Amino acid sequence: MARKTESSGPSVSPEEALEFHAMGRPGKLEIVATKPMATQRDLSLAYSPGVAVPVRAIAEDPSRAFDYTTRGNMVAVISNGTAILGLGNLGALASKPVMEGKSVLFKRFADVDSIDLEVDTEDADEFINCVRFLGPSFGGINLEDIKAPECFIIEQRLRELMDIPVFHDDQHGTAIISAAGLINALAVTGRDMKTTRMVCNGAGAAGIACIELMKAMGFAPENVILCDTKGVVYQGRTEGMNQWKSAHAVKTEARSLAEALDGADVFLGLSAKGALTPAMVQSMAKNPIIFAMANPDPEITPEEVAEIRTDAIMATGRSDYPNQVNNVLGFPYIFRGALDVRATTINDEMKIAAARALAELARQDVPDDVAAAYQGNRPKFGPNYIIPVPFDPRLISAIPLAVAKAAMESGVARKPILDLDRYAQELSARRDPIASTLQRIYDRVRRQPKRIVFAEGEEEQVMRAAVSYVNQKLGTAILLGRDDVIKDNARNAGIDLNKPGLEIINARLSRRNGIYTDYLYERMQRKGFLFRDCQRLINNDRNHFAACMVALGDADGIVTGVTRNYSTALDDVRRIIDAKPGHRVIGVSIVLARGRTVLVADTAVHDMPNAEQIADIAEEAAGFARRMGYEPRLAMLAYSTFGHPQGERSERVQEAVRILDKRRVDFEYDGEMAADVALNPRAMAQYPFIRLTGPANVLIMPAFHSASISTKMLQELGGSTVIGPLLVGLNKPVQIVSLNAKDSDIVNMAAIAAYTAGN
Ligand SMILES: NC(=O)C1=CN([C@@H]2O[C@H](COP(=O)(O)OP(=O)(O)OC[C@H]3O[C@@H](n4cnc5c(N)ncnc54)[C@H](OP(=O)(O)O)[C@@H]3O)[C@@H](O)[C@H]2O)C=CC1
Ligand SMILES: CC(=O)C(=O)O
Ligand SMILES: [Mg+2]
Repeated sequence: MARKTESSGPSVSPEEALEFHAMGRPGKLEIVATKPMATQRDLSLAYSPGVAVPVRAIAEDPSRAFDYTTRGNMVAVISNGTAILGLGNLGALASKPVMEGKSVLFKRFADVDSIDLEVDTEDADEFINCVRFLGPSFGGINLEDIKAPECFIIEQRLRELMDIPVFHDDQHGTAIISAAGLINALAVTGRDMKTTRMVCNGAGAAGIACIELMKAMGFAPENVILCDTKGVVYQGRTEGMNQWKSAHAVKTEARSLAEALDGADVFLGLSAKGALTPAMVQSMAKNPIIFAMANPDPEITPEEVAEIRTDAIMATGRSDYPNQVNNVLGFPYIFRGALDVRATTINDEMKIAAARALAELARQDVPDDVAAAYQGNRPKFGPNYIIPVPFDPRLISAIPLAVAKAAMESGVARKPILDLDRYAQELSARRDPIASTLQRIYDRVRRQPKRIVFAEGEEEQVMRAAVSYVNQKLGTAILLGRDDVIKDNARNAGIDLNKPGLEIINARLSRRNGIYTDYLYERMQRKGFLFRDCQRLINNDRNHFAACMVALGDADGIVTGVTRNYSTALDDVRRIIDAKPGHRVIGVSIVLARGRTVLVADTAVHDMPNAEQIADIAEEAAGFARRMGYEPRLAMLAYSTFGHPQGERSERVQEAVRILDKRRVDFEYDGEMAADVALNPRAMAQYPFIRLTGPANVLIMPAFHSASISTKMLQELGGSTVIGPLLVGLNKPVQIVSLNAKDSDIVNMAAIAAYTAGN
């Protein structure tokens, strides 16, 4: 049995976690209007008098609320904070970061809009009364981190009172995911559910729901032992009992978890950190299945298990180990499917369908574009891969589809879907491609870590970025700067630089200066530079020093730009680093707007390119798009479309298209065309001869000013996320950030530099 137990992802420091939550607008959510609110007319439509029309329509027919309001795509994540992860009862307010987190996961993974509501009461009746009247606002209610046994009463009562899905995620989400993982773990170890002996530690919301689902799937009740803080839940026990535990009490001599686990096949941990000891694991049956799902720290770590057993299948609730059994794999997709058919409830049929679809996904071959979500490793069904990872892009089509079908078949769908194939396509289109792209970049770099020079090492945001780079296991971060200044600045900012993998290099004191100076002089002596000019640049200018490090193999890539404007930084490094042979250096920006990703070029280098250069930019950008995982569809942009209106600038673009025709390039392109024709299928339909098979995903701009102006406007006014410009076509990886870059921007660029170092 394979035994990869090392942590497979990044761990984060407490400082990073706080900084992440505090940066920019505090918290993780904001509300964005979906309609224009600019003119008197907008106001009249959105508010009085126009708003009265949908009001009357909904009053007449409540189902119209799904047509005229957010209700159909809106879920409330509601908690009272009585069982926040495995941290215990820390109150409603303290639960807010988790609830905001669940809300953003709804959006990120399944495009479900969601809002967190923290209800400050531990009284079940008060809680029920607070939630029951919120029904008209939402398409579904996701209850979260409410402790047992109150959670059972609350959920059951709300399900009776409300006509929308009410789903306690810690119960059913967890049960569905662990059922999927367990179906596969049993298959891998050749076990039969009917004879498998299971011990579940934790008799709360998650534990009780899990064993109920397991028994419904085929586990024999007498083979399932439940434990809590008092030990085994046996028949006749009176201490710490309630009706939900009693329903699962068994006849047994075992009284402690250790006794219950002797010879057991499966451990389900839904309790607390450290509850499972190595000695207990030692006593389990051959090929034991250990799901240590307590968060944030599992009942036992994979490292501890690996020290004593080489035959265990190990899963945790965390994203930094293989086999993450966590309800994040369920709730976004389960609600997606339920909302899409306007289900009145989430019933057992829908839950079982979700569990089966999830289990099935892990058994399928992993196609190329999905392998990227697995740190570049193509996982194979087996001990280290019993369940897909949350970033698996297939989840968004497979799980909601299965849930929606089950809702229709079991008669709880108010709006059945007629064309399921089309629905599957619509689901895939909800994927956020850039997030997957960045994730893929990070995962690849983690497998092939790189040495990146952070040229402006004395700056606070650069130091933070370097620490984050190292913490995320992306490789070695080299901070260039004066040792004493870096350390002083770090101390003042409360940044701990004492980390393996983080180096400080002082250019002035480096023993490589002579070699770097010679190298620079060799390149610049016929371009007006004296030897002493080169010496000064190497000693005093960090971009020159950093570029020499990379050129001469002392580092793999550079990130710079926070202290110097873009073109100056680019000129600095271009003195030392050339274009790749046969390539042209260009800037590409990745624009993410409303779930759509578009690459824009050239956003950095060519001021007013001629036709030949525009064609080169197109080729370079298409190659980059492919390396990023997109099949390029290029629009050669202008202010005109196919000859109208005529003008010199458009003629250059037309000529560039003819040049690409002659070069017989192997990607889709067409133009010249205006941006709306490139991006809007209705505008594109006016030109039936167009050679693009769909809206463009790469926009080639006619000149630098239009590229730069449009991407910056999109970022500032359009609410788009813009990454870049990324430098493409250089012989060595260099990325230049903008003057106001945040530490997270700098780490992204460092990761991209490291990624391209391996490409
Ligand atoms: N991976 C995942 O997707 C999920 C993981 N979880 C994790 O499961 C755990 C429980 O959550 P939840 O059910 O919502 O919480 P609850 O408060 O409803 O239940 C907690 C249960 O754990 C028991 N327990 C606590 N500490 C121990 C211990 N040291 N030994 C034995 N039993 C113990 C309690 O015993 P008693 O009844 O005696 O008080 C109680 O039965 C948390 O760590 C949570 O993070 C939860 C949901 C999803
Ligand atoms: C994952 C989750 O919901 C929990 O640990 O509570
Ligand atoms: Mg939870």
